[in-house]
Amino acid sequence: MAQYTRVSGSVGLITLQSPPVNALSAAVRQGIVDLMQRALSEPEVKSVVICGQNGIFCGGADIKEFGGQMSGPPLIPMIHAIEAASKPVVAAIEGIALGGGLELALGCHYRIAHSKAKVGLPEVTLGLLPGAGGSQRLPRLIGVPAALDLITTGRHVTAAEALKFGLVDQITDHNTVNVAVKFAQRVTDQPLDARRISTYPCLCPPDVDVLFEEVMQSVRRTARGAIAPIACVQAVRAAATLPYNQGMERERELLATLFTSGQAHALQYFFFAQRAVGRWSMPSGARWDTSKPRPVHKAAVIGLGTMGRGITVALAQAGFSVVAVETQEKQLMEAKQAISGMLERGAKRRGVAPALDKINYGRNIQSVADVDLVIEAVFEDMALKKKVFQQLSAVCKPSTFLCSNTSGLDIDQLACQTRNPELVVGMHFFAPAHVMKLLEVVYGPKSSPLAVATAMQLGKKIGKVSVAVGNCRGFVGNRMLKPYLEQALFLLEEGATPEFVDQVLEEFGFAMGVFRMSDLSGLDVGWKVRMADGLAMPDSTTGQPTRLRQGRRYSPLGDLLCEQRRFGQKTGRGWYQYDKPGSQVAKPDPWLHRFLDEYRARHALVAHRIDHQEVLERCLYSMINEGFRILEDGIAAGPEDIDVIYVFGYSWPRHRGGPMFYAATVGLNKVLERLEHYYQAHPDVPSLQPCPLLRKLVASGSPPIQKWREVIKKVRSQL
Ligand SMILES: CC/C=C\CC(=O)SCCNC(=O)CCNC(=O)[C@H](O)C(C)(C)COP(=O)(O)OP(=O)(O)OC[C@H]1O[C@@H](n2cnc3c(N)ncnc32)[C@H](O)[C@@H]1OP(=O)(O)O
Repeated sequence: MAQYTRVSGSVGLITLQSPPVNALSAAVRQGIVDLMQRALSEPEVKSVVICGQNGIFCGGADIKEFGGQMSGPPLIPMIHAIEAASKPVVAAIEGIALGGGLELALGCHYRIAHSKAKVGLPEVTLGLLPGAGGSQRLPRLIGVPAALDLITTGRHVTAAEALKFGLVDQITDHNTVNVAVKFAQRVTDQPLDARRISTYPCLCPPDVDVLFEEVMQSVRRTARGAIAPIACVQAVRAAATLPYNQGMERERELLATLFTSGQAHALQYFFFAQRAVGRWSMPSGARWDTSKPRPVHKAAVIGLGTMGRGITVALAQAGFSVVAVETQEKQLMEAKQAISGMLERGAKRRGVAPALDKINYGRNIQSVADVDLVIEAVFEDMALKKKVFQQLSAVCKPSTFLCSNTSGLDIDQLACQTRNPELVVGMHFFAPAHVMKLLEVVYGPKSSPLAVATAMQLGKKIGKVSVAVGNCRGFVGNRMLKPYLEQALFLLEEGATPEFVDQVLEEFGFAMGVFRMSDLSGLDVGWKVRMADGLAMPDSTTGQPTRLRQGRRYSPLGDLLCEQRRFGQKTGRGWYQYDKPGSQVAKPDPWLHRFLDEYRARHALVAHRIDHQEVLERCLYSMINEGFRILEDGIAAGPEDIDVIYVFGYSWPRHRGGPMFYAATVGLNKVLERLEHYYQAHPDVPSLQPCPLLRKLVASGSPPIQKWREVIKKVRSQL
């Protein structure tokens, strides 16, 4: 919908009205077409201003319409008609002009933006390209290199940056619509030919072929298999090398391919999944919209190792007062220096003052007495964490929320150490904690909706995508990682190499294969956990490493590497070799290949040829199977929660939507059939046994992922 008013006698004001972001739905497009005709036909009207209601210009095409039959006037002719208008049309940009919204503004003859507005062409993040003329007009307006940057990254730019690019004509701190109306009155008699961007030549640097070659190579490297960034480069190249009409034809062809692609569906699903996780619920029925958070003004972080430092930085940067506690003097000094460095570097990047004065350091836990919320980030050891929680419970105000940055320990056991277990939740950050977007907010059986709501809100305030999950070993992310890692080790035992397994996973789109990732995280971390669990030790009768634990297949390969002090990058040796400790360049290690050969010989294992399909199916389907168990157990409320966790926390390729969306794309019956096949071949690997929920979904005709929650509800109600 759109509204028409006449202002100052001679300006026709068209206001887009489609909350929450004035997306270009069929009704809005129809409104613009009708009201432009009206403005052009009224003789008193000399110029037109287009704006959006509630301080938002336009969030682009209505993404919800993409899945269905498109109706209403198409965008391209609508924008052409605006550009061809005989009266000046001015876009008054407040809030945002994104995607089709910016393309609409590019069709206008002038653009006035509020100083706080942001603009961009984020279509690439939805698996598309700016297909309403944006890929052809933007390079003509701001030049090829800047247009390539904006279109291939989809980044939002500030009004100030947009002005520098020449993307907007003026910025203002005042009422943008009023300024645009006055501007429109001033330009009433100006000729319009020079304002129609589609008529501009596309100014290219002299070495345009080299530029496109370099950009294409860099985009291919970072795209990890995504096709939209590549199509974006091709579309801009068309703008640089073809007349406008032919460029538009190329834009149309490229968009048609993207529009129906599985990647676009995955990315659009993921757009809504990110928003769905904010609407959290707990098995008790408590929900995001009925649970009010309590404001947090002052927070504390206990333990200033790698995680504690990152969490402190994230809190301080978001404006929280932080009490940062580290009991060891030497570590406190090191942490202070490291945190100050991180804050200074971050502030320099963002052009702001570093938030150094937000932090008070101390060695004494008593100094957290008056804070509203504590995040404990001491070493991952239950006995130590229990002690810290007992101390916190004695020291803090009774209303203080006590949170643990554990990556998988039982929240309930920690809650039991405190006076107010209902105020205890897990806040599982991912390293580096000031950079990684994901936060798992873990509720135990005693956690109150108030505590969950407060942790979720805190997560949002520090810029995290927060997902509420139930309490179990490893929560969602690390619980699903376990079968994935386990399969990777079994594949080595059966004949694969770390290089091959990693290559397959990286070709699938992971930023790093499982072995390179393990080398980066440090192999000793999991080893300590396995030792505490009584797994990483020789068989008590033979003294030999065992391949069977509690009746299940177990691979001691990782333990054997750790016994050799091969802890990964930090020791210069792990699944790969590195030039020196701390180096990041992984090289295949002949020692490891010999070690694997000897290991197989010792255990009478016959290496067989393992292909791409087997690596992918065994690693991914076992992980997905665990995802179904997590849904069945009610640890995650829906598949979106799992998918968001995997994309933001575990580098799952976003253009594949997340593991549960991927399973739906492959076909649930195929996933089930392959799991059955592998389980038959490996009956001592329970993680390959298909989960009953997966069977139920297949028996229900494999409904679309948006309908899984209904089946899950039924399955849970039968338990
Ligand atoms: C033919 C090709 C031509 C054009 C292609 C396009 O234009 S594609 C669309 C390009 N636009 C975008 O990618 C913008 C997407 N939206 C956003 O980035 C953010 O939503 C935005 C606008 C920056 C606002 O962020 P904020 O954090 O303030 O709110 P939130 O993200 O929670 O969104 C609020 C609700 O609005 C819904 N929504 C946002 N954008 C769109 C959209 N373009 N179409 C439909 N719906 C949109 C969003 O889903 C939220 O609703 P909810 O019910 O809460 O899920």
